[in-house]
Amino acid sequence: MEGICPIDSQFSHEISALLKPPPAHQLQEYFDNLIRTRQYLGLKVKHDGEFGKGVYADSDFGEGELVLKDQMLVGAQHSSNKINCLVCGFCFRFIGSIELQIGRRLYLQGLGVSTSNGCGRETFSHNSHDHCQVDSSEDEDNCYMEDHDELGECASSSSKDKVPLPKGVVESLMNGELALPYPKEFPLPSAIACSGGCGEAYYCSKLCAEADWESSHSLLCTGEKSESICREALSKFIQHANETNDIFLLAAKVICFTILRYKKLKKAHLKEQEKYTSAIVLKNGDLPLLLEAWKPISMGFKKRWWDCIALPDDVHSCDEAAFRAQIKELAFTSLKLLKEAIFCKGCEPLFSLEIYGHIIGMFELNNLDLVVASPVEDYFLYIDDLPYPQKKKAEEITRQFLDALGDDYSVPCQGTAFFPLQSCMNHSCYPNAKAFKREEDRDGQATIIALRPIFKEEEVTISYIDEDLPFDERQALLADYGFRCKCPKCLEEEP
Ligand SMILES: C[S@@+](CC[C@H](N)C(=O)[O-])C[C@H]1O[C@@H](n2cnc3c(N)ncnc32)[C@H](O)[C@@H]1O
Repeated sequence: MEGICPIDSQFSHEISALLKPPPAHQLQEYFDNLIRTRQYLGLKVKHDGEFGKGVYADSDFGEGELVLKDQMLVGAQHSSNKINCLVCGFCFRFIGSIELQIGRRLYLQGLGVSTSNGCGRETFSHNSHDHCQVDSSEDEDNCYMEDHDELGECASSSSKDKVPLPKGVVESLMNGELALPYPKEFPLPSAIACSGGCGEAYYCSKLCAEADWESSHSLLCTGEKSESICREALSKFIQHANETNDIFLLAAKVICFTILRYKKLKKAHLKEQEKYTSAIVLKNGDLPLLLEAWKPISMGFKKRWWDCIALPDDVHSCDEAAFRAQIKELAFTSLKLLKEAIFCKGCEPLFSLEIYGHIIGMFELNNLDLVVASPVEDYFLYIDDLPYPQKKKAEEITRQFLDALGDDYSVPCQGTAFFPLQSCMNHSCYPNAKAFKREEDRDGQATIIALRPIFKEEEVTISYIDEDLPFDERQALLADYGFRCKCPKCLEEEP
């Protein structure tokens, strides 16, 4: 298996430079700047801790107080979840209208598109490591916990018991001809189609559409305005990711993000050169520009995907080497398709298997589940809570849609995302903070809340696992993250 990607040997020097952990002063400067510009008040990143870098309180936080709302560097909705939820392709807010959300979901169900809620693990899933952003549910083991009891008598239908509706009714709901009662209680931003013409990405605003285009979508758009070098190859890459593991789509976003930043830097550099007759020639060719473009990614803790992925329960330890080789092969197939679609000469080292493996490994070790609660669930709960005559009247219209949706009525937006600051938070089995979506958190940002008072200079810790598990089970789960926990709780419980 060694040496399957020629770029790896050709660019070994550049790859080492890209994967070298940034020096402490650069790291400090980067995070100080991030915290300042994004106004992440009361926090700082320090690198002198026992476990590499960590996030520390720079002021006191009270119990239940918001510690951080972190904007993702890259994120993606799970492919299977796209059927259930129409969300902004950049900030992951629900868009359109309640009617469009329900109508579209039923329409796609009617076409026979799979409506798995994304909990099902795909082949070689990366999700085993994603930390959960739990919503108001009490059960932290289950990121997708849905509290059906709240809906009282409405929560009657299981997925199998869905009552299909005539196509005409579904279409009229989807195209706005049929209005549901009380839609004004749940206003959603209009869906703005991607200007590249792919018909796949939609946004909540022009701002989000432009930001996504500039960040990565200009290269990943399959529409006619795409800047991809081969749209056919791009479609094949996307299809392969959808069929195997949609984490490849997120890795592609990282590569596109870096290429687009590199191109911007290169343009600015050439402009500078034109201004001065004595042209500044960069040492090491374009590597300094590529390193600068890659900087936000260089800050993330990384290992190779096929080395750090947890062995699935159904793979015997004697098959471990074969399993890891298979993962590597799968990543290489994906990379070859991506290279055909978006290759950029100045960024050639990014198309090495070593870099691709480390990007996906970074997600494996750091990513947080992306969960945004559904306004469709809120809508049916609202109808269920109406006083008597209004409820009966509303249900004469809404009941058929709830029955047609079955259990899927409450499926939230689900995906995975890498957050620059949250990903610096170390683990503790006695954490003082947790990822927790409050009622008002309706987009894809990571929300970290204090579990108890956190004092200035204290490290902010979260739990990567269910911290209520017995000691041995916790250690086994944390071994998948490559460490043995030495938090105060573990030291006390260690036999
Ligand atoms: C999400 S990163 C956290 C930031 C990381 N410390 C860094 O330097 O980028 C997770 C990694 O940090 C280290 N880590 C986090 N919590 C730890 C703990 N309680 N004990 C030992 N190592 C820990 C492990 O190497 C783990 O794989």
